[in-house]
Amino acid sequence: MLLEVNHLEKIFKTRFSKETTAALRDIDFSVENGEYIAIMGESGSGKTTLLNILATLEHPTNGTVALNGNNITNIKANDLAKFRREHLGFVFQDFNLLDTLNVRDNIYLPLVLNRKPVQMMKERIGTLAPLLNISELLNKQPFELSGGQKQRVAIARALMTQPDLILGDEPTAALDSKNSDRLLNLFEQINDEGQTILMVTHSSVVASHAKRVLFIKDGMIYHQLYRAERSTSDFNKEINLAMGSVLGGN
Ligand SMILES: Nc1ncnc2c1ncn2[C@@H]1O[C@H](COP(=O)(O)OP(=O)(O)OP(=O)(O)O)[C@@H](O)[C@H]1O
Repeated sequence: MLLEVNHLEKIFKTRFSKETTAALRDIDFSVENGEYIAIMGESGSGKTTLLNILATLEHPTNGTVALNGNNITNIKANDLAKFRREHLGFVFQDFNLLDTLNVRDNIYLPLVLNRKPVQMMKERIGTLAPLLNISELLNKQPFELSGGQKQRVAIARALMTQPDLILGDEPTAALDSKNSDRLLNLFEQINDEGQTILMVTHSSVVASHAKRVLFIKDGMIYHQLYRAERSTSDFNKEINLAMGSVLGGN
């Protein structure tokens, strides 16, 4: 099993008041290698909190997250950046490209930080740039790119290290519908090539591209659906039905 999440709980406390918020109550699920999972839920349901814990950006109050059998919730602070660089890829809505580096160097960055040989970087970018249709952009600066181009560069960077898991936080939120479709097709393509992906979204259209959807409400997983052989539009309808019955408040 690639990822095992057990009894995850996250209680936020404000320092100066006794008020607490249970963002996650008891989350259990596991992810096999090669899966493509969307986590759906309404605003405030705990999606970002869950993703941040999986990304080791936040500590759970209770529970464990194991990646390849190793508990990642107790990695020492000094080792976290290295762990993330070696095992995780991030595709978040703000692209986090460094404006002082050109596109090529932005993409090389994780491998440079991991002290990988230049030859390896060249080979990897040689595979990824055509796949992501960014070969013509490598010498440009990030500010010269459109939103969709920036997002594709960010994906190339996330894929450079061949991470165990790609984590996405509303990866299409900043894109128009054409670029959003392209990104979703690309995710399906890299998943077909074996890349495991987990993303959070509030959009049923986005979720309908995944192979499995987990529904979260009030910090708990309520329901899940497998896409199986369904088209994205049929799966979208089913997700909406499930949201109506499972997530609907009436
Ligand atoms: N740092 C924090 N301190 C206190 N409460 C927090 C903190 N972060 C999140 N929360 C609370 O935890 C709950 C879950 O928030 P979270 O951001 O995980 O939801 P979400 O499903 O990602 O929402 P959205 O779709 O609006 O981004 C909310 O009630 C939120 O107010």
